Amino acid sequence: MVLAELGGRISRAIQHMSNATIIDEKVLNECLNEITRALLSSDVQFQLVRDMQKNIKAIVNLEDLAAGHNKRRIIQQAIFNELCKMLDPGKPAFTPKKGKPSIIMFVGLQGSGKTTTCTKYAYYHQKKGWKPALVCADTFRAGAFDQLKQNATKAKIPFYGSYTESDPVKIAVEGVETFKKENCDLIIVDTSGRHKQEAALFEEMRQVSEATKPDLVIFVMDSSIGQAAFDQAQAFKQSVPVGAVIVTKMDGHAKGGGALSAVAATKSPVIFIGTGEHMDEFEVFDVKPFVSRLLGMGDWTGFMDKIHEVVPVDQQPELLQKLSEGNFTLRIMYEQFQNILKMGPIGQVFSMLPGFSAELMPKGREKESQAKIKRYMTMMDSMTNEELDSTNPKLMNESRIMRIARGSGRQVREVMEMLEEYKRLAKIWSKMKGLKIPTRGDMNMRSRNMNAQHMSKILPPQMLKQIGGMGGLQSLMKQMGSSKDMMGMFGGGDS
Ligand SMILES: Nc1nc2c(ncn2[C@@H]2O[C@H](COP(=O)(O)OP(=O)(O)OP(=O)(O)O)[C@@H](O)[C@H]2O)c(=O)[nH]1
Repeated sequence: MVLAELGGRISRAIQHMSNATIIDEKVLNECLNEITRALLSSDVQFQLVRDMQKNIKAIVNLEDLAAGHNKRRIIQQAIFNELCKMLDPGKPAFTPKKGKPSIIMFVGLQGSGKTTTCTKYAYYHQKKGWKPALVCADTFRAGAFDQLKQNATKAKIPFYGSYTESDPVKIAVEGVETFKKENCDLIIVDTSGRHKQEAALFEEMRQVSEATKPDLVIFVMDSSIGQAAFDQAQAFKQSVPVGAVIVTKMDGHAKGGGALSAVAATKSPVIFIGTGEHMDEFEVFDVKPFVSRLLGMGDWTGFMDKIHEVVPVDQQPELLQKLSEGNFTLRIMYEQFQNILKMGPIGQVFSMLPGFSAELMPKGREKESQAKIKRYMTMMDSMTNEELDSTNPKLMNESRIMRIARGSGRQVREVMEMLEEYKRLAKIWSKMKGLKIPTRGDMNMRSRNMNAQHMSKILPPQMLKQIGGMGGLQSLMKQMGSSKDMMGMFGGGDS
């Protein structure tokens, strides 16, 4: 994901600045200019970037920096806050309530991924116990109804549409009425795609909206539209009351900065992002963890949620225990590979950890990555229990490597490559040693209000020391306002 590049550039700019012996206005400006360039080349709207730069300069107190303490943290925090501000319009989107019918209308440009996203949105809620239904009010694109029907059938979601009726308003109203009678609690209306210039289609969208009175209008935007995002999002907002944004194709080569512009243009939050063509490649969008990840600070909260979601329940405590001991063995890697192959999205899990990025499973190259994982697993099948459970890197000597290669019918070079991958992952996990893995209970506690005492129990000792012990932690938490941010901020532990 190109957003990761943006994050990398920002982190490097901050790192570069904090390496300077004296931080004066010139050094700070250089850092901010580099960040500005990074944001602009990621397609964030110029005005937004300029405002951000101005705000950071107003917030960051050069005298604090000159004192030399926590330079990196002060700047990183200011940038973190500004990026969050850009992505947070200040009011949450309408949240539908289970059991009570809500009408959600989807709008967006042609090919933005609207129809796919409607199904993903329905499927996501269905898995959580909702009763969603899909209405195809796109009579403009031939084949739109078939596409929706196909997606809906695959996901076992009821749908409504017509091959013969050409009035989208009529279909939308009939569909909504039908599903209300069937006690569906999430009635999703897919509308025709359009280009900005198409006044007639905009008018149609307005009429569908007036007739169905949606509780929420979601604007679906392709993340690759770049600088055009602001104007397009604004054009939609002027025609219908857009209340939320979903950004699609975040897995591709898009620069992604357009998402920030869309939020600014519609004054509505991004609620989900699409990360692939498949039904479950769809993630809830949460501003702070997202920005945390963007700045390479890791997203511990998201990581834990994902672990709970994708690792089988009976394996969770054991896995978490082993990870917190810093003992990342080949067997753990093997078990995680099994989970990847079974459930797919653990690549997302790893991408939430600092250092992991998407190296193991680059998006868009899943097939290749899956084949690689299967290859690694075949080689591991030729290993002994001692080898799989060992934490001694010296154990894997030449003769063992040759035996594994022979046994699995692979080349020595490939076994070495697999062991390198293992070493890379083990090295990252060794940094996490001592981290008290938060349990579900802790997570709930966190969302209420975790205090410094709880926090200090979760952090690895050396990280706590870096912050300045309990005193440092308390003042840091006060500065940051909320403990939820802390979880995201400390994921990285590299400050
Ligand atoms: N890689 C990737 N592809 C996506 C994503 N979302 C949608 N697509 C693909 O984008 C293409 C267009 O998606 P559609 O859902 O047909 O787009 P649409 O906006 O409904 O199109 P119209 O009905 O013409 O307006 C399809 O090939 C989808 O599979 C995503 O998050 N990632």
